[in-house]
Amino acid sequence: MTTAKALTIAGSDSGGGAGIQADLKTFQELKVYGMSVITAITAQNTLGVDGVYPMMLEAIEKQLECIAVDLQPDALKTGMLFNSEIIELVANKMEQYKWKNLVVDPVMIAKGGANLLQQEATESMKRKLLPLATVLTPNIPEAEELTGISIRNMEERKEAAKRLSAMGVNYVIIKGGHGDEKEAVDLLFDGSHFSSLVAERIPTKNTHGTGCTFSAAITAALANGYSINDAFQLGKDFIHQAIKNDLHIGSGHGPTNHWAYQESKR
Ligand SMILES: Nc1ncnc2c1ncn2[C@@H]1O[C@H](COP(=O)(O)OP(=O)(O)O)[C@@H](O)[C@H]1O
Ligand SMILES: Cc1ncc(COP(=O)(O)OP(=O)(O)O)c(N)n1
Repeated sequence: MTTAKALTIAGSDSGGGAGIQADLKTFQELKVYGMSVITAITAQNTLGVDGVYPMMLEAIEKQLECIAVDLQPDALKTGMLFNSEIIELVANKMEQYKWKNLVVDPVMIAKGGANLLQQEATESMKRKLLPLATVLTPNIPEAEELTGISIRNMEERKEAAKRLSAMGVNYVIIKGGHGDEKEAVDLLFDGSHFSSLVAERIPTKNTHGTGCTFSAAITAALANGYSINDAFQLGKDFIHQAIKNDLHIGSGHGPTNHWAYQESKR
């Protein structure tokens, strides 16, 4: 039996609900061997982000090299990349190593308002990273920032997806957590067709790390050889269970429950 391997290139969340920690928990739950390249340390809990400490480029490069010489990932994702130097380094290494199945979660601003990507870095993300992405998973504010469109309805969401696709992404998933519909609607565009997954919107404040967890589940599914449609469905089912069965940890926006999806199967 071969074991699928997935890599996350992202920031560390000391509170354990988002970033590298959410990604590795998700990979583990989906029976994928998880590896990490840490781009930044955040001092963070359910109340918010208290400090951001980007890693030296040399340290990021060394982590990437160590993975490349020994541990070829079957799929990988990016999360918090913080600045344009880190984005460019990661994109150059991706090209050098010819890694496939890249999921880009264009993390920009944490729920509490902290900047996880410097404003000037949006251009590098568009120019260097998006053309390498198999799947891009922006939330609505991120899709607005990347396209310059203001998204108030489904038509504008579709227009944003088309523009992101034109930047060289194979599959765009605009997540609906920030939408104003009664349901949480996630929209997939494959370059010619739209499809969407709809789930009950769960009334909870415990949604810290939803985007990281959703994109990590998609990455794990791709590492396991799933089609995009099946990976999208797994991501949606995984995050839905994780939000629905929240853990009530911390006194602010608590994390999701990464073991709920597997428990729902028993
Ligand atoms: N309250 C909720 N109920 C159900 N699903 C949700 C809820 N909030 C977010 N989701 C889902 O979680 C995933 C992440 O969405 P979103 O919150 O938009 O991302 P981000 O954390 O990047 O802002 C999507 O699949 C979205 O539909
Ligand atoms: C280290 C780190 N990375 C990413 C995020 C943002 O995660 P996300 O899933 O978008 O969750 P919220 O910020 O919306 O809770 C983060 N907070 N920290």
